[in-house]
Amino acid sequence: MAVPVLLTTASQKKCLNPDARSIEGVSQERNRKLIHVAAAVIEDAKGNVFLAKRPDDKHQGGLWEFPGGKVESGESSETALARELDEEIGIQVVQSEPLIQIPYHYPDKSVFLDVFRVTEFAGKARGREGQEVRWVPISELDSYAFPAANKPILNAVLLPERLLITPSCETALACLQGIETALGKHDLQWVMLRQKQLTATQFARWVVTLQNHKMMQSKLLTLNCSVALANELQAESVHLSSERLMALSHREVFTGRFLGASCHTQEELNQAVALQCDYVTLSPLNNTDTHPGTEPLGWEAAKMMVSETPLPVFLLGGMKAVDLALVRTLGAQGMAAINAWWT
Ligand SMILES: Nc1nc2c([nH]c(=O)n2[C@@H]2O[C@H](COP(=O)(O)OP(=O)(O)OP(=O)(O)O)[C@@H](O)[C@H]2O)c(=O)[nH]1
Ligand SMILES: [Mg+2]
Repeated sequence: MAVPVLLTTASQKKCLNPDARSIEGVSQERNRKLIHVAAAVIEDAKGNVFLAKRPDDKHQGGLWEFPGGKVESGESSETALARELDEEIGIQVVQSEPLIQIPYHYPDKSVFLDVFRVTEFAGKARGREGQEVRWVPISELDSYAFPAANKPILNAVLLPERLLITPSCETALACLQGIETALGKHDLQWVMLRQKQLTATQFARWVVTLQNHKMMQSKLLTLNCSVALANELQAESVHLSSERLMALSHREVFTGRFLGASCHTQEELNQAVALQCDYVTLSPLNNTDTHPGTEPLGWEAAKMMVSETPLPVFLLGGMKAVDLALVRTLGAQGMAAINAWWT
């Protein structure tokens, strides 16, 4: 019989685990060994993702999942992934890359989800075990019910890998023109409006200008402001300074979809994990003109911090456009920058 690999929690990341904190027997759950699972976000050329429905009688039954299964003793995650995808949906992996790793304690089971993005495969994906399957456009993923542990996977899939942060601009028009140039030149999908010099009222006016602009209709706009103002502006996404992050009591106060935060230290990352933020930026990676005098984290320390964080991490600080590939090798989900794209 196949023996799944068990991992000790001590050597693994912080768990995203609100339920375990609020029920009895917490320490038991936290000490429980994690079942190592390899799962795949499989994408086709049209930007659809392949989902399967978990049978009702299985753990987390009736919910949608990314196909995969338990890593067996002596197997690497990649080998387990290839085996499970062949067994469950009849495809052979040609190309894959790590996406995100998530430890999670359910009341009855603890899992360590080792998630890969499968970008190339052979065969026609189908449900070989009688399970319901379907290709789903990425934009519709949010309407499917997944196991609770999957939230960071969804965020990692839904968030673009490059985030443009605006520098301080003289006028709303200059800002708009700068964004238009950067988006056109670099094909970016995600913009953070950060204008610390503005009052809340001025910032709100700039936001409305941006929200109404045609070029922003298909882009994700993140507002770097308070949660209260973001809610008032019905923002889809808000980004908190580290100070605001440390002062926030719970995630639910934000009514939009993506809550992100600036992190510079392990303590701030811990708070982002505890609050179940949807993503974080981690900075400064390198020396940067915009924050002179701030000691950079460097690639080694950043790598350690990323590996401890079960949330999508976007590295920031002195990044160049070409650094994206390097960012991936660190296990981060993407990069954020001003200068790399703003000209
Ligand atoms: N495959 C998969 N498992 C997930 C996801 N999210 C999640 O919490 N899990 C949990 O991870 C574990 C994976 O187990 P599995 O049932 O797929 O394992 P398996 O294919 O080896 O099945 P088997 O136990 O019937 O042999 C389950 O406890 C499941 O609830 C997901 O997106 N995909
Ligand atoms: Mg499975």
